[in-house]
Amino acid sequence: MTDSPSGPTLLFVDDDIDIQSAARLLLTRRGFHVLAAHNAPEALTRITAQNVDLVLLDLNYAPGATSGAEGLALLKELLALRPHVPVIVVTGHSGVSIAVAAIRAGAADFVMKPWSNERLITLLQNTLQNRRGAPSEIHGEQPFLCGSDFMRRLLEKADRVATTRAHILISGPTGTGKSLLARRICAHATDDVSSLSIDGESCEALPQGGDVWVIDGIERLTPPLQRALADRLDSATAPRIIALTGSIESDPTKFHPALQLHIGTIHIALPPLEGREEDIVALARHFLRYFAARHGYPEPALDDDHLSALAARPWPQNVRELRQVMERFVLRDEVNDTAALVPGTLSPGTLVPGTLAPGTLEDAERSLIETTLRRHGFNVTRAARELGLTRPALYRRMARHGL
Ligand SMILES: Nc1ncnc2c1ncn2[C@@H]1O[C@H](COP(=O)(O)OP(=O)(O)OP(=O)(O)O)[C@@H](O)[C@H]1O
Repeated sequence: MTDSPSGPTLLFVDDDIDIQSAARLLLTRRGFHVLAAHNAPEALTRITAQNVDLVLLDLNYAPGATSGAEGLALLKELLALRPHVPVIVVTGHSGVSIAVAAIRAGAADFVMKPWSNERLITLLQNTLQNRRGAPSEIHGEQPFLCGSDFMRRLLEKADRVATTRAHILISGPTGTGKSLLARRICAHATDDVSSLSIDGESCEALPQGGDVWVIDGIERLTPPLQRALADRLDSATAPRIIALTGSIESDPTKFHPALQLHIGTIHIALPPLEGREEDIVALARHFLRYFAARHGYPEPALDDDHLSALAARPWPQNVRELRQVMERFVLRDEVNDTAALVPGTLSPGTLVPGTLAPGTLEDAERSLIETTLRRHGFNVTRAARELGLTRPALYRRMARHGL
């Protein structure tokens, strides 16, 4: 799948296997380390699992597609996830208007198919030299993935409102992706705005600055702070609020009525993972590829038995739990054992001997947090990012586990 890691790493996204092979041959000879993706989900997994310096992006992946719509949508996702990684789009001769749309959307440049090898190499080298800002980080933002029409519609709604100034309330049980969706909304907002993360539980006073406030656990703000926030939202200098809550449906009384009126205008309710078979399959495949690439392990095959086991079991911790199960599935020795995917065998320590302390899910969480913190030299921001948590959420868990 990968060539010897010599020069810069280039991710080439194209569904055409022959073009992939020809490009790999050319680019490897010229010192690039080439990663291949054949469609949008693969590209999103690759760019989040590995360090990528530059993306070469064909714009059509479905058989017969020529509109470039798939590629333009993927371009936006890639730029939201990794704003510092330049993307060069590849178009056919007829695709000048698509190339212009891609440049408008943030592509660094474009190249026409069939390309001249020398011109392509020069373009890649120049683009790498001129790239903006910091290079990509391996543990940067994750894509928000879905496999069902229901979740796709929900994501479309989120993307539509992302570009407005509307306050948004995101609710859902633990691990369903509330924080991830909030970060995606911030990344897709058009303006270059500053955002502040606020932990509802530990917040003692409302901050002064910040264009967007992401409030995790808004129901845990004290009643006086909720009232003060409602008043602030009536003022001319009101920030935009993206509020996350685990419990609005179960206990609406926790919200001050004035605050409810402000932040409840756009409500996105993330459902529990259990029973969402199409989402489970899409997420499982993504996490499998992601962890295989990240740990340098072969990607185990997911057969029908595995998929039925995943679809049938409960997911009390939702996507966070599926992510952990798939990481263990990648790391285990006997990759074909379906038992790894059923809840009875999730007891920590059994799947990856020696890496996790035996005991409850709590023990596993503590161990995971500790290992991640160590790996990042106790840098909480980076550890939180890797674990898919906000910093306040990680601090809360660290306190709970006495770390
Ligand atoms: N749709 C998704 N696609 C990809 N990854 C996801 C998705 N939803 C959740 N995840 C992953 O699952 C984990 C938990 O997500 P997140 O922290 O956003 O959940 P949450 O609802 O905010 O949880 P909590 O309420 O416990 O803070 C993270 O690793 C996140 O990247």
